[in-house]
This record gives sequence, structure tokens and C-alpha cells, in this order.
Amino acid sequence: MVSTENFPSIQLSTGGAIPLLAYGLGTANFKSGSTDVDKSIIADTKTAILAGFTHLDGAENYGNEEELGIAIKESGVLRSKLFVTTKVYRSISSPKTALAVSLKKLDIEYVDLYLIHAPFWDEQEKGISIEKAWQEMEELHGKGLAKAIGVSNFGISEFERIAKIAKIQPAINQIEYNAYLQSPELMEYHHRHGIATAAYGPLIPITKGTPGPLDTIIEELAKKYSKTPTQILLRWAIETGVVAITTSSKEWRMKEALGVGEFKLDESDVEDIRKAGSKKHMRIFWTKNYRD
Ligand SMILES: NC(=O)C1=CN([C@@H]2O[C@H](COP(=O)(O)OP(=O)(O)OC[C@H]3O[C@@H](n4cnc5c(N)ncnc54)[C@H](O)[C@@H]3O)[C@@H](O)[C@H]2O)C=CC1
Ligand SMILES: O=CCc1c[nH]c2ccccc12
Repeated sequence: MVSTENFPSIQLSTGGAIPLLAYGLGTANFKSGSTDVDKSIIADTKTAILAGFTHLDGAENYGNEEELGIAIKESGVLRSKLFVTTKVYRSISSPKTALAVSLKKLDIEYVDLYLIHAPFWDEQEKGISIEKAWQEMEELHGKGLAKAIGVSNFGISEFERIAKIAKIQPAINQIEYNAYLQSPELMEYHHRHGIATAAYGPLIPITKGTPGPLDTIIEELAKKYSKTPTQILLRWAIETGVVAITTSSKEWRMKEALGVGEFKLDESDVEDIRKAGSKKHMRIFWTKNYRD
């Protein structure tokens, strides 16, 4: 088993250390509609934990928090060895109620990280605001129900709204991030304000972005390091100081991803990927909300 137990982590400003590689349940294992427990989601997630993933990325919206909780229990891995993230979106009018429901479904006492999933809703119409939601997130952190609190899909304007009322700044922003979507201004804001970054879609340059300006360099670096294009791209995200959130229902892909803990990229190669990637701009998720 390749363990990420000793996988590099980064300290979060609101508490805890977040492993730089995570297994996500929001794409390959996304569950829409059915309320029946999906045994294949339990099996995939348990396989990921037993393969060595210790950071699990869930959400209310993914419809599979119960499966995640069962996989955690059945894996036999100590809760204290795992970093569990979940998010609130559809129940944003009351994160306190939403987290109580999530904790019951996950069958755990606390989450390591709780995120506002996205700021994209008609706030006025629904009588909600990210400011009010954030104040409830701070209360949940104060009660120890969320060891760290953060956001996802926030931009600088949303951060500036939160900054006006926050007692605790968001510890992290989970965003679509890869060499084709580097968001330099937002990343600079993160660095300046001590906000960590987690990347979803880190493999988009090879899963959805080919043919593209990265193709040649990724192949060349895969040969140079005797690694796969997947491992090169995941390592690139991590070398830029970003948590990489990936997924697969195949055990060999899970182990492939976990292999990023076994090598480092030369700084010059990190920069070459950054330069080549900046020649193309590509966003896959939440496109109706972003004005790229
Ligand atoms: N906060 C948010 O709004 C969002 C969060 N997420 C989170 O991020 C997680 C990961 O997102 P993804 O886009 O799935 O991550 P990703 O970009 O790492 O893609 C993973 C997919 O790529 C496949 N793959 C791996 N190597 C490949 C290769 N060489 N060729 C072709 N396919 C390959 C895997 O089998 C898997 O299906 C989600 O499960 C979810 O937890 C995802 C989207 C939005
Ligand atoms: O966390 C979000 C995961 C997700 C899966 N599909 C879509 C489509 C649009 C936005 C987010 C997502």
C-alpha cells in the first residue's frame, strides 16, 4: 500500500494540516437522484483509502456522503488518520443544519474541512448571503465540528465581501486549477492573504485539453522522470503549492496518482509546464457562472 499518511501536507490557517493529494467523490462517483446506498461508491472509496488516500473530498451536492461514511468505517483506518472534507451548497441558508445532516450521513463527529461549495446563487431571491453563511461556518469552527473552514469557487470580489464581516478568514479556496487554468491574479490574492488552494480538475489538460500546447512537454517529462502524464500533472499542481484532488474508480489509477509522492519535478520543469500551459485557457466546470 502506498500510504499518503506521510504525504506532504500544508498547514491551514484555521487549523489542521491538509494532505496535498485527495480522492474526490464529486465526479466519477457523483450520485444524482437515487437515495439508495450505492455499493460501488462504497467499494471504490474503500479501495482508495486502502490504497493510501487519507484525504477524501465530499460534498452535500454529491449525494454520496452516506457511502463515504460507510467506506471510512469499513476501511478500518482510524478517523484521526483521515482528512475528511465536505461542502454545503443547496442548504446554504443554514450551514449549521446542513453540517448536522452531513455528519449524520458521514457517521463522524467532525469534518476536517467544511467548505461553502460555491457563491453562485440568486442571493436576494433566496434571502441568503455568503456573509450570513460564513458567520455560521465560523460558529461551526468554534464548536469544533469543522476543524477548518473554507470556500470553493470564490473569486476576489467574494473574498472582499467576507473580509468585511469575518472573524476568521477562509483557510482555503477549492477551485478548478491546472496548467490551462492558472488564475494568476486569484492565486496571488490567495498567497497575499494566507489562503491555501485546492485544485479540482488537475488532469483536464490530458483528459479534456488535447491536442494542446502541453502535449509535447508532458510526454517528454514523463519519459525524463519515468512517470506517467497523470503523475506529471498531479505533481506539477503539488509543486505549485496546491492540493491536488483527483479520482478514479480504477485501483491502478488510484495507485498511479498516489505515486506522485515518490518524486519531485525540477523547478525548471515546473516553470516550463507553467509557460506552455499559459498558451491555452480552458474552464470545464461552473462555466455558466464564470466570465472568463
Ligand atoms: N468544488 C467544486 O466545484 C468541484 C470539485 N470537484 C472535486 O474534484 C474531484 C476531482 O475532479 P476531476 O475533474 O474528476 O479530477 P481530475 O482532473 O483528476 O480527473 C480525474 C479523471 O481523470 C481520469 N484520468 C486519470 N488519468 C487519465 C489519463 N491519463 N487519461 C485519461 N483519463 C485519465 C480518471 O480516471 C478520472 O476519471 C471531484 O471528484 C470532486 O471531488 C470537481 C469539480 C468541481
Ligand atoms: O463539486 C462539483 C462537482 C461537479 C460535477 N459536475 C459539475 C458540473 C458543474 C459544476 C460542478 C460539478
